[in-house]
Amino acid sequence: MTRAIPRVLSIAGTDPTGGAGIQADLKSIAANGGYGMAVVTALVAQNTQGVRSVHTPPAAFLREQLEAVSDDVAIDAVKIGMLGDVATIEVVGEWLGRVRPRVVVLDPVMVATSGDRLLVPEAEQALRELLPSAGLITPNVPELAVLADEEPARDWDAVVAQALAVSRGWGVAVLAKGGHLDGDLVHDALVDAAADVPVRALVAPRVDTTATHGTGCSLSSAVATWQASEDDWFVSVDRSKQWLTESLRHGAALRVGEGHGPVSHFAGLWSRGGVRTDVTGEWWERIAEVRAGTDADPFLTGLAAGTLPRGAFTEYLAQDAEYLHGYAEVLSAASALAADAAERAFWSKGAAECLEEELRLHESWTGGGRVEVSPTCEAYVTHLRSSVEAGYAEGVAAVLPCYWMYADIGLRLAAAATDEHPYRDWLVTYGDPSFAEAAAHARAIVERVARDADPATRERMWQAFRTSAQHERAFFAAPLTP
Ligand SMILES: Nc1ncnc2c1ncn2[C@@H]1O[C@H](COP(=O)(O)OP(=O)(O)O)[C@@H](O)[C@H]1O
Ligand SMILES: Cc1ncc(COP(=O)(O)OP(=O)(O)O)c(N)n1
Repeated sequence: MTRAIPRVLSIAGTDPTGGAGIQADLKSIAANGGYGMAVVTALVAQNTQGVRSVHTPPAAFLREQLEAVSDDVAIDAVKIGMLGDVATIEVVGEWLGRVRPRVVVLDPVMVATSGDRLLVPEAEQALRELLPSAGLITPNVPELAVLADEEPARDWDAVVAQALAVSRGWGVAVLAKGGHLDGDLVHDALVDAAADVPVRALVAPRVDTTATHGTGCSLSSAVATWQASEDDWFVSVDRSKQWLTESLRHGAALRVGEGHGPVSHFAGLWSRGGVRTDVTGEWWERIAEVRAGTDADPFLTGLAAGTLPRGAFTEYLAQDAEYLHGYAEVLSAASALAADAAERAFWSKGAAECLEEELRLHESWTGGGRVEVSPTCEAYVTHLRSSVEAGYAEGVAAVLPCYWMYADIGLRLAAAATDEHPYRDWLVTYGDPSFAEAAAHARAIVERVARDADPATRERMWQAFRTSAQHERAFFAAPLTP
């Protein structure tokens, strides 16, 4: 039986950088299996570094938005975030009283990570009075202190004590969150003074990251989504926490903003292949340092300038010819392993081209004689062989940097190929569009394989790719390395 997709409404403010507020809520709802809807309470000009200004739409327009949704859609759960001022709180409170959604999670947003206020101080009491309209509230340490009308707690026991007081005082379950405290573990607890077990702890490893913008928004939306189907706050919080911890781990990789970046809401889905992503593009970014180092290598800068000593160039070509023997062998092995006929043909054609066309060019420079294989060349070919012996996925990932880095470097070198350039023939060959096409084709195959692979295989593919990129760099550097 197909699980019904819960229809979850976020009532919150905006974050144009997508890490917090409604934008984060919609991602979180989707990542946790819900259909997200959104009513905007405030337009917030903010980014990962802070809040610049807040524009609050008229209360009547907020009411219209709420009614537009509830007049048409059966709402399975509601998450409430930034409410901003008293008028906003009153409209939402009145709507909740009328519509009575089955699941209501209220994140009592008051202050952003940056320290900027998102709730005017005179609205704090109105927000307290809204608490009983929710099934669960999710304050962080400073927000819990405001609700409890006390100073912010300094340790976890004090947090739980405040949560119990708020739960008892306002008749609502509280998810007390310990993100703002220190320690290798983060403590959260589901606190319900009216329950048989009033305090149920959840402990998770603290992720060492600054990408924590919008964690509260994301968590509360996830909990609302799970609660619509699970009908058990502890289970819903537990599932949401698993998801959030994984998303926190991958937030920094998004490289969004200079301040506190967002969590990566779909990281788990992407890594499990549930959603298409540019795997090889990400690998290419991750070897940026290796590529920059290769570009700056004296061998390549000298080659482009035409100042590279001829001895160094012929030494490079002699080793390249040896390398191409091994490379062709590995391409043939990849061809033999390919399940797809088109992929088989591609690798096989690549092997033949290596042996025929490129060796012919090298022969014109080196006289075609075989030389002793250098340790650098030997190490690279050994890596390629062991990669393809490990399997098709690892093998094709390992051969990709040769295609891709050469095509990339070749475009820049070709631009330097003036009529008088001493290495013109060589530069023109690697700037040939057919070489770029072959590189793009190889990349497309590896992308397909990576997307279909399980996470462990994909990780091994990345390792094979990265190691080959490092060998590429060493290969260029070798002729001028004493
Ligand atoms: N560095 C971290 N590692 C793991 N979990 C974290 C981290 N920071 C926050 N969390 C979790 O994110 C959720 C929200 O955290 P918190 O910072 O307390 O609230 P808010 O984001 O509302 O300020 C909580 O479940 C908390 O445990
Ligand atoms: C529009 C909007 N709503 C809420 C917040 C605060 O988000 P939160 O999840 O508490 O995360 P932090 O940014 O405080 O970690 C916001 N910034 N904007």
